[in-house]
Amino acid sequence: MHWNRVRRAHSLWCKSLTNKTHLHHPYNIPVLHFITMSSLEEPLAFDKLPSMSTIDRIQRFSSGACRPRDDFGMGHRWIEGRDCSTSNSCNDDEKRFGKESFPWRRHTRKVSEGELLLRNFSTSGRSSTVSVTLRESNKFQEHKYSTISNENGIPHSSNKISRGIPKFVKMVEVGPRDGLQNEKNIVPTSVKVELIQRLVSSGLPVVEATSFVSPKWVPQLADAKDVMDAVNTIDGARLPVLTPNLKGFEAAVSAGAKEVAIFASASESFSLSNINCTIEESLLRYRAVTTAAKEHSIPVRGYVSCVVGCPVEGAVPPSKVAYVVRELYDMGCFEISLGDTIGTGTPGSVVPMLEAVMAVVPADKLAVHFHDTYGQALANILVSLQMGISIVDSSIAGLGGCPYAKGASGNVATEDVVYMLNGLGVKTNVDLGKLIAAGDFISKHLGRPNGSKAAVALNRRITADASKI
Ligand SMILES: CC(C)(COP(=O)([O-])OP(=O)([O-])OC[C@H]1O[C@@H](n2cnc3c(N)ncnc32)[C@H](O)[C@@H]1OP(=O)([O-])[O-])[C@@H](O)C(=O)NCCC(=O)NCCSC(=O)C[C@@](C)(O)CC(=O)[O-]
Repeated sequence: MHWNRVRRAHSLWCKSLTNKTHLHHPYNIPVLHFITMSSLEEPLAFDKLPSMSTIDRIQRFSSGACRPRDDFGMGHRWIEGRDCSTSNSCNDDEKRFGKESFPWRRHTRKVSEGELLLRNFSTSGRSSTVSVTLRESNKFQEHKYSTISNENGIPHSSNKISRGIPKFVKMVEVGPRDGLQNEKNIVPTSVKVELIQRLVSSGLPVVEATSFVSPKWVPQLADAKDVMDAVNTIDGARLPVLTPNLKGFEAAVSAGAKEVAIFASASESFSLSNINCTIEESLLRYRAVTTAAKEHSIPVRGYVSCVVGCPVEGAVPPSKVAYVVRELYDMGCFEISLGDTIGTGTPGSVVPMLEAVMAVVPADKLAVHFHDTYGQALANILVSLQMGISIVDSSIAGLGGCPYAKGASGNVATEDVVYMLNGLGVKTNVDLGKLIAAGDFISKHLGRPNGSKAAVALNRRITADASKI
């Protein structure tokens, strides 16, 4: 029985390797740039990147304003029962949802190759020698960039590098879920709740609170209902939760969740490891969830994992990512987050992936979700912003990883992203000081240094100043 499961995972993996040569996704939209990597250890050379003018072209092409969504024949997204954009402007929805069957099948969770692959590499060091105050983070960029003020009075860089970068970025905090799901020791519910409260009060507009997944697979989040009971009254932010199937969705709604997220993968092997089913089986499950969510007027966010690399299969073709993203979009996800689950992506692999995805779904419906295993997350975020992405997932203090991608480190630290965006004059409405306090709170509880370089550097300076008093 066990051997059969292993054989099935292996044959799916082989099939997906064969499929890697496809340059067109099922909607016959050509992938503009398809760059292969010989292995995950060989990042692409910078000369393989499309020129800035290509990026500019993509951005113009993909901005919601430039290209009506109906051009894609994808119908309308919805949120709270209405058509929705990421900025939450909504119209009536006419999307139809299909009826589904549930051909559940059991599969092996095969992560050993991934463990092997990642064990060979050490993650980037977390120490920092940079020392500037919060005020200095803005002053510093004034020296480096010629800046202009946007309509909100925020300095906004106007040079070549920052051309096209959005003036406002929506930060989606995933630490309480993506971060804490991977902790060895189970964090008490009261600490999770205080962390969520602190994150919301720092101004983050979205804080992913927990997951309604099987407690056998992810015991760290077995207290999902208790967390929701405690945070349901918090105002000022949306608090989505992960739901892997209808059972999870129903439990989430009963616990008071007002927004959910579904999570598919662009890699067959990772889908099997993570949610115990193939990609197509997962899409069936998720159609059932989005149908039920529509009935409850619950907005659904979509995730796609392994958008550039898989711990088992290696490089993932952009066309495969575009296919899954479009499936999630078509079933009604108001926003789709592109996850570099193991953090192997570089701008060299992220750009062609985004090109392929932005050819099928408008840029303003996409978020990026970078793990920082190879220290590439900020570079990948910057290039994504340059291509017109304006929603960034991150994790307080760089918490996290994925239980089914052993060795992958946490998401990019929220503090580091906000620090970079402040430096670029991009508005987030997030208070960096409060964010750092939240990161210190959870790091202290976990008994380890804050994983944000910006937080460590800023804390060091504050401590040094205090010692002079
Ligand atoms: C998907 C399943 C449930 C399938 O798990 P399964 O074992 O195939 O499910 P099943 O339908 O055969 O059910 C097995 C048992 O689980 C129960 N069950 C079934 N569903 C639920 C549920 N929702 N909540 C609670 N219990 C549930 C079900 O009732 C049954 O209980 P039993 O009869 O044995 O007592 C399982 O594999 C699972 O929970 N996986 C979760 C994996 C996970 O959370 N991974 C981390 C999140 S993804 C991620 O981090 C990536 C992301 C999003 O951050 C982006 C990125 O970085 O790329």
